[in-house]
Amino acid sequence: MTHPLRLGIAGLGTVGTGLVKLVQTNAALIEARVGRPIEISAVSARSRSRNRGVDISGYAWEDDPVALARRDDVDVVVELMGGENGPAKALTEAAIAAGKDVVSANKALLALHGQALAEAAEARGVALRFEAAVAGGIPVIKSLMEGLAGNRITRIKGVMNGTCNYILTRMEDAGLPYDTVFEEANQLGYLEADPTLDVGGIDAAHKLALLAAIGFGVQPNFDAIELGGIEKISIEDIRAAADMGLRIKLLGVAQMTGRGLEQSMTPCLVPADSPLGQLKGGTNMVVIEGDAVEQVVLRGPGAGEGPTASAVMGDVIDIARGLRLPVFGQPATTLAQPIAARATASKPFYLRMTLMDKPGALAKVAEALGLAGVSINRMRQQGHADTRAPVLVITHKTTRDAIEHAVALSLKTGVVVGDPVALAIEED
Ligand SMILES: NC(=O)C1=CN([C@@H]2O[C@H](COP(=O)(O)OP(=O)(O)OC[C@H]3O[C@@H](n4cnc5c(N)ncnc54)[C@H](O)[C@@H]3O)[C@@H](O)[C@H]2O)C=CC1
Ligand SMILES: N[C@@H](CC=O)C(=O)O
Ligand code: NA
Repeated sequence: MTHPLRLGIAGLGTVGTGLVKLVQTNAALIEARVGRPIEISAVSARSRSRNRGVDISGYAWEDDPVALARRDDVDVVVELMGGENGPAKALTEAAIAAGKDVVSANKALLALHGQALAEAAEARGVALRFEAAVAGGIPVIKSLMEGLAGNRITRIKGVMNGTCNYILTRMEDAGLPYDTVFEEANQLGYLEADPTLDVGGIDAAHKLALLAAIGFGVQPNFDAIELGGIEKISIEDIRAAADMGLRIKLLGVAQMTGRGLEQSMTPCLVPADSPLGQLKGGTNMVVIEGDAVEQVVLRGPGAGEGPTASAVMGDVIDIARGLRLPVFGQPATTLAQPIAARATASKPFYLRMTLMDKPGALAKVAEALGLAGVSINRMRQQGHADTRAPVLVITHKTTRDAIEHAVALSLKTGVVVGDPVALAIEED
């Protein structure tokens, strides 16, 4: 019999349990496709006795996940613990040093330490694969690294955090408050162990950094990404957007401009009838544009047990088949340093401010916008019952710098109450 590929799995939570189930359920068909069995030798997690709904009694147990890297009966270390440092990093480094291939779902680790890990893996001649880390079950990394490898990539954009998309669409559809919807997302297994990674846009920005590295041949650089979360988005914003035929999405954009690679992950307004506007629930969508292919739209589940395990398994199968690719699609030592270029593209903006309801307040804000060079397209003061007046402004095309200057000047007028919300409107 052909020798099996033996996995050591660290982390038996949502994704780890999904992987065990997939290995057990689809063993025969995977062996038929790959030409050799894929087996689990050893596992590690915080609790050995927790009921996970899968039988792990046939696998060796390690209390210390890093010990998986030292086991002779492990060919591929699968890191499904999460965390940008700690045992996830120690295990990945130990596995590479021990000459073992690594499959990871850990976008935080890869976005922050991916360059060093890639250089180490390539120097040691081992694989470091991470399809599950970006847009869960969507084979987006495989598409970029293989199917689209002949293109000069011009833009990558998309919705890459299922939790945020779930929260935003469910708030709109059910008219439910943020907290209720947040808890639903938790029950569905979408949330990171630290949910601020999700709602703060950080998780999605980790993913964008990885896609940008592959698409644009740069070192992954999370710090170069202009970042914004959905925490300040209220049901009023969602309703106001809907009134204008728009929807709010946490949207990532990476594009090459004359000033270099610009990357942003911020809540934006998109046309409600566009593919991105139509995206519901925990689903992700990545739009890739290249000079030859023009545009490819990938849509699918970005999180959850089965979809994420599917992506992990795809990487494991590539390793079993002997496919060897540079970690980010070209040798890590040849990746360029990305410049932290602030997005300069001109776009219309949506601005919501709450003003003190007194004579001249609206005029003061209009003047502040004018002083910042921001031209108003539409302005509407909403009906209100108390001394605060919500005001919505749609601007003509302008830059984020100008909008931030306008907001700062507005705050100085003394008539603005609370935090204004400024969202770019992405028209194409
Ligand atoms: N849940 C999802 O849908 C997705 C998760 N991911 C990523 O996959 C990885 C795993 O995520 P989940 O399965 O959701 O996490 P989880 O929290 O459900 O499970 C984590 C597992 O790792 C173990 N673990 C954590 N820290 C440990 C430590 N210090 N020592 C030993 N064991 C430890 C836990 O006991 C648990 O079994 C993370 O990197 C996450 O970002 C990626 C895509 C989707
Ligand atoms: N928390 C993440 C899980 C997958 O990466 C998300 O909501 O998308
Ligand atoms: Na993926």
